Amino acid sequence: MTFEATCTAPVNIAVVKYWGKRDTSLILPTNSSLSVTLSQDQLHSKTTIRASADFVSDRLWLNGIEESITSNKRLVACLRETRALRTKIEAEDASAPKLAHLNIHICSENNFPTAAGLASSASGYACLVYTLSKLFQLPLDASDLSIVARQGSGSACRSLFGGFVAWEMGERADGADSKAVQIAPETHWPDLQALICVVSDEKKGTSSTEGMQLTVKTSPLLQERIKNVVPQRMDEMIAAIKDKDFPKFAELTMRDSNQFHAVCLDTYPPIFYMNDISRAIIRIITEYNRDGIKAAYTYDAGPNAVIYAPAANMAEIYSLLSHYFPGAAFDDSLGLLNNAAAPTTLPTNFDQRVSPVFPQGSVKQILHTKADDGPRVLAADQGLLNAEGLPKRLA
Ligand SMILES: Nc1ncnc2c1ncn2[C@@H]1O[C@H](COP(=O)(O)OP(=O)(O)OP(=O)(O)O)[C@@H](O)[C@H]1O
Ligand SMILES: C[C@@](O)(CCOP(=O)(O)OP(=O)(O)O)CC(=O)O
Repeated sequence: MTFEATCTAPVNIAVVKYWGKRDTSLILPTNSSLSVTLSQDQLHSKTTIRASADFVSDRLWLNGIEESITSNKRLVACLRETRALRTKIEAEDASAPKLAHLNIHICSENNFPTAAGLASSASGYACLVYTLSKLFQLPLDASDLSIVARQGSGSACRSLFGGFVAWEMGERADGADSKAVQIAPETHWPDLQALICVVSDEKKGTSSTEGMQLTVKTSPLLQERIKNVVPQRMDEMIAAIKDKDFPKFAELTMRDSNQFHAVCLDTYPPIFYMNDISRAIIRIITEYNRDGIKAAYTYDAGPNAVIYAPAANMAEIYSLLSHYFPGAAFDDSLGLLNNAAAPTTLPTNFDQRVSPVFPQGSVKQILHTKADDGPRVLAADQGLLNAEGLPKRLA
């Protein structure tokens, strides 16, 4: 007996950041957070999971390389939770195929660099849990599944939905109320787009997991953020999204990114995620916004910038970036430039002195994308495993 499912899941980039856990094994956060789900047409994880009586053990291949499952506590937790739910279904319905006890092969690929601060753990664990839910035919909604995905990686819980997604921190010790909810679907604000500036695609120095716990232990500023900043900011951000108020959304996004990096600096010893290029992008966007907010930057646990802006501003922002950071590869799959060259003139009144022009290739790649939908189920012929249950493609 063989059962299989293949799905893709998106990344999400937070505009109110998650940073800090109150329970490190259940992955319960010290504050609520909010993100925008970005299109899987540009960035996604893709996962095939097959259950078969022929398999002698559970196995996992990530980007074509076999990895241990047993040494990955987070993956074990996601498997344990979903198998327990399947076992219950089989106990209650004698006609349900017996899948829960079968070994599984998991094959997953990210179409972008893994562990480089591009939220691969978010799309990766969201995809794992969503694919398991399809394989096991679990009657759970996306919020229920988010509780499982959260145990893989906190930010993964928000990738179970498209559009604008809050992770409600919850209060319970068992985490049953620490889940993602959709604030608005992707269709609510189709005008909101993003440019991802890949400053580095190397594995980062301090992982989010380690970094945030050092912040919890040592940063007094984090306590101020948790108690007096985020609760009100969540309300304001939800209102700005509902009203499609870009200047408000943008200001809150930039303030929250700034504060997240301030708590990293307040960590002892300090953690630096941004570099000179990241800071130059902040100065360029700040100057661009001098007479009214037209774009918002945000940075996660790495130097890469994500710039949110209305569609109409994107060509101008792209031309600014390509002026200061020449040589960045650009994938124009959304047709921003319609294959024409980027405009070479800078916006009128733009004070060019805000930043030097950086050497070729300082920004490696610029990706143009937009808010979009949640996980997708793919057809059987899109699977990543061959007839023997091994990856069709190895690294
Ligand atoms: N497709 C996937 N399937 C399963 N697990 C994955 C997948 N992609 C990534 N992961 C897990 O996530 C880890 C990378 O997470 P990490 O938090 O270090 O980087 P990141 O997600 O790129 O950065 P950040 O979360 O700070 O934006 C990988 O080592 C792997 O364990
Ligand atoms: C800066 C962030 O991207 C931190 C993401 O942290 P992770 O979700 O990667 O951490 P773990 O729960 O330990 O896996 C902000 C955010 O996405 O909200």
